[in-house]
Amino acid sequence: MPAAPSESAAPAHPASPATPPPEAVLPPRAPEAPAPGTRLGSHYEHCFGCGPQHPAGLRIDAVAGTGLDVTAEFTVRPEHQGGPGLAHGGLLTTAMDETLGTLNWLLHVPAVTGRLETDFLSPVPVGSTLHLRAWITGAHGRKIYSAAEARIGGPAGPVAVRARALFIQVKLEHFTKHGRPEDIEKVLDDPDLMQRARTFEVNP
Ligand SMILES: CCCCCCCCCCCCCCCC(=O)SCCNC(=O)CCNC(=O)[C@H](O)C(C)(C)COP(=O)(O)OP(=O)(O)OC[C@H]1O[C@@H](n2cnc3c(N)ncnc32)[C@H](O)[C@@H]1OP(=O)(O)O
Repeated sequence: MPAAPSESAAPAHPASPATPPPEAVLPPRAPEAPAPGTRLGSHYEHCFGCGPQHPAGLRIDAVAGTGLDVTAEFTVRPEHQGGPGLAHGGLLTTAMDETLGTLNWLLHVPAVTGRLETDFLSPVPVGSTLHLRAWITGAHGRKIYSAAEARIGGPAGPVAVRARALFIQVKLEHFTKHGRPEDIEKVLDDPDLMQRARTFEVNP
């Protein structure tokens, strides 16, 4: 039986699963992608990240960029505190996740977060407006690699939070199969929401 590899044989800094491997390529912007400058709105009104109906939600409303990128703004409110007067780190990760998730619109496929890595570079006080940007870094098969940053004080301000993500392309059945039935039924009964969901139905 071959010997198990020793600890020292492992690379010192193994590549992150959220970093595109050499075989990944930049996918094309889908022909159906919203035009640059378009507000992408909410994919679901009760979503914590983007839903206008969520009382404590982040209400992120990203704007499509000219390439495989989006921008958004998010102002930290008192209900988002972790330490006194400071944004909760998990909450900031959610803001990154939501912004990264809107990249789905540019590829015109539904995809969910498989892995999300966040670096917190500086504390974010309540009342701060974060200027978020997310972009696709590659794709391979169903795997979509992306990155994001949140700058404080303006779009050219210092980076407060950085993230890298691996999203996995799924079928719409991912949501209908796994979601709580009463919530799914409400979505299926709502023509506006269904129209929004159908925009994704081309792939995979
Ligand atoms: C009618 C209703 C309308 C609804 C309209 C909705 C519209 C659109 C809403 C969008 C909403 C966005 C909101 C914000 C983004 C979230 O927050 S999404 C919520 C958080 N994420 C989740 O809940 C995902 C939970 N995980 C899963 O469901 C499953 O693990 C996944 C991710 C679908 C993958 O499962 P799978 O399809 O069985 O695929 P699997 O073969 O395991 O993995 C595929 C590949 O990815 C790799 N992979 C998977 N996970 C990982 C990982 N964690 N690390 C490394 N590699 C991984 C695998 O190794 C595999 O690689 P290859 O073998 O192809 O090289």
